[in-house]
Amino acid sequence: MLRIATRGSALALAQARHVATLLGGAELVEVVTSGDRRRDVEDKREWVAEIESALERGEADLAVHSAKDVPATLPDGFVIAAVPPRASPYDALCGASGLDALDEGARVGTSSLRRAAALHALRPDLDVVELRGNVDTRLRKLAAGECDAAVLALAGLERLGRADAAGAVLEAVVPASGQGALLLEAHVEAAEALQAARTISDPAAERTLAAERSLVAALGADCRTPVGAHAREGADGGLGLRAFVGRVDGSEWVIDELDGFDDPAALGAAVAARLLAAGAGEML
Ligand SMILES: NCc1[nH]cc(CCC(=O)O)c1CC(=O)O
Repeated sequence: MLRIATRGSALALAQARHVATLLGGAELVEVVTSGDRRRDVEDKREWVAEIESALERGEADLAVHSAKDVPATLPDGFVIAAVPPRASPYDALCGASGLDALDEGARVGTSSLRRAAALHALRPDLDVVELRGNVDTRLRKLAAGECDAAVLALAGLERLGRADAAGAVLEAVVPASGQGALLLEAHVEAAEALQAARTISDPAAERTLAAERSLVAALGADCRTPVGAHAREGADGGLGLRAFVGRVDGSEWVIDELDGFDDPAALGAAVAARLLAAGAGEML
């Protein structure tokens, strides 16, 4: 039986169980990462490094990550083994039926710079307040009145059976690269795991994720930079990518989009070049 390395949060376990089901059964190996131990995670490596060590030591065969939490380049020796069919990439607004429904100066909770930049760009009057912790903690703080509304990933709410908490889907906010997608990682020599993972990979999810990750890599962005990237496969099979870079205070932003590409990496690089030409470099 394949062994899946996963973080121990409720969301990570739900995702790992989902993948185990897709694979027809797998054993879960829980790994505590430095991201789980710290309050202020500055580097996405903190979510994945200990999990990669477990793969390297042969304690697990596959890792299941939220694609959003995985750095744009994997360390030598590790590969993307699969990207299962993707859930919604969008952010949800909890605690209100839409941004228009929020009072002037309402306190909206998030600790994401991308979400703060987008909220300020759309509604300069909003008071964006720190809201940390896992999904349940953030919903609890919202219910306790620490903020009037909060922005969370719709996919995370759905995976925890809390989609009822979403008052609106924020389609105007460009999602984070990888949001709503799962990324299965393996050691390049784990032939059996790689072969099993292939069977549950979705070509459209692989291609959209590759385009988004290539944009983030080209911009040199990470989780401390306000960058959004959302790729879609058109009906004709062509790939499109929409991306956002903005200042956290909402004073400046650029948003751009290209369609009709065949090669995901070329699409990510092309959109990144346009953003940089429009001044994104100074905002990063
Ligand atoms: N940063 C934490 C994180 N990583 C992945 C998700 C949600 C699931 C997903 O985006 O696939 C979340 C929670 C959130 O952003 O609200």
